[in-house]
Amino acid sequence: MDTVFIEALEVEALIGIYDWERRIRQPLLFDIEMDFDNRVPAASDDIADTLNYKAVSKRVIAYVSQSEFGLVETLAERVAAIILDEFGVSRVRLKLSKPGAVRGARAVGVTIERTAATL
Ligand SMILES: Nc1nc2c(c(=O)[nH]1)N=C([C@H](O)[C@@H](O)CO)CN2
Repeated sequence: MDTVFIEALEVEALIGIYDWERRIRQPLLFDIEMDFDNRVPAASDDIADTLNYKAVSKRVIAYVSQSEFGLVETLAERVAAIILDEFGVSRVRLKLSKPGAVRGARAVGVTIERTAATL
């Protein structure tokens, strides 16, 4: 299956379980890979036939910037659900990195893979 991807999308959010984290905003990085058949837009050369990575990026930025979760797991799950539900994606792989959260580590975080429910 082809994919459309978004690499290292940086968004600031209120996130974390500690008191000090509830008073600041921290940078988060999203790597997102979405299954999509790219042969259709390749044949038409029409943006309307694409899974538009700019539209997905703008939606993720809007959602994440106003979110206030404690865990990166919760935020990753909600963002994956938005991509599946609102953009008609059948499968999404998402890595959410929290840079600088742990001394000595470049980043920590989670990766998840979710598929759309089939009727
Ligand atoms: N699996 C997780 N572990 C931790 C999380 C998390 O969201 N998921 N969060 C924290 C703290 O908020 C940390 O990022 C602050 O340094 C600790 N462990």
